[in-house]
Amino acid sequence: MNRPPVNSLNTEHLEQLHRALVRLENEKCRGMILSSSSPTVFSAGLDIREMYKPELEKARKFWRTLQDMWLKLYSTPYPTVAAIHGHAPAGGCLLALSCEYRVIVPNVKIGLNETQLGIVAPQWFQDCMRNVIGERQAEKALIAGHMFNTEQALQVGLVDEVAADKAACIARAEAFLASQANLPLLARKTVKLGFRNSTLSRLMTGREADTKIFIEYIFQPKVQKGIELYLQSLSKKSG
Ligand SMILES: CC/C=C\C/C=C\CCC/C=C/CC(=O)SCCNC(=O)CCNC(=O)[C@H](O)C(C)(C)COP(=O)(O)OP(=O)(O)OC[C@H]1O[C@@H](n2cnc3c(N)ncnc32)[C@H](O)[C@@H]1OP(=O)(O)O
Repeated sequence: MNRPPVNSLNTEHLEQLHRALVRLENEKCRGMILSSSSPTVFSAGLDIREMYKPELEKARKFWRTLQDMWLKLYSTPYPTVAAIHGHAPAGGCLLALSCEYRVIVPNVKIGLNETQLGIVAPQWFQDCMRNVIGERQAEKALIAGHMFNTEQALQVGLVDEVAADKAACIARAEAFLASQANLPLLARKTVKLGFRNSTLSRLMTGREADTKIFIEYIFQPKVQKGIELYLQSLSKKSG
């Protein structure tokens, strides 16, 4: 990902990610490392400006593009690793959770923090967390909007490994891909999809309902007010 300053996910960036995933699949890619050009941020999650006073059709397109990108990422036939050498809140955490393996560096915060922002992580975000860390830990983390530090993320199983820095992180991600290289492709892909199918189907069969929930939620005046205040707090911080 290379969308400075924080790889926030707007419609255009989501479309680029989606196109890249389609291309990799068409080219029979043998593995992907999802990484960031930023030295300190993996991805800041959804671009909050896409949810602030949007036009209805633009908001619908934004959400459908996010769904498209995620459905592709979660179901890739090739192995995927997230090299998390920077913070990964909310949608950034979703990207990492959607890969098959996660390597993280020290001093990083990662989690589905939506509750803390007064918004709600959609069901499929929650499913991804549950599938990685289990029901009990996911429920606790989601209710609190907990951001895990590196050590906590490793302990709870949100990530698989800690590496010292970006170079080591990429090297460990490559080692994971190498460990998968000799597995029969069809068997590997079939098992992966078997594990992920119910999560994928839940969104695929409820896409329109999920979009409706998003639209009805963000168009509420009190949610708009919350987003406005949050945007102000973010820009004051950097100002
Ligand atoms: C019943 C209802 C059910 C369902 C409801 C349905 C849907 C609701 C939608 C729910 C889904 C939400 C998923 C999300 O992903 S929401 C986004 C959450 N993301 C965050 O909270 C991250 C916020 N950012 C940060 O914490 C920090 O920026 C970060 C740690 C990533 C990096 O810190 P750093 O100090 O390096 O940078 P900053 O100075 O903070 O930021 C630099 C500039 O970037 C802007 N910025 C940061 N994050 C975002 C963002 N997510 N979107 C847009 N812009 C962002 C920030 O404002 C700075 O901008 P300038 O002031 O420099 O212009």
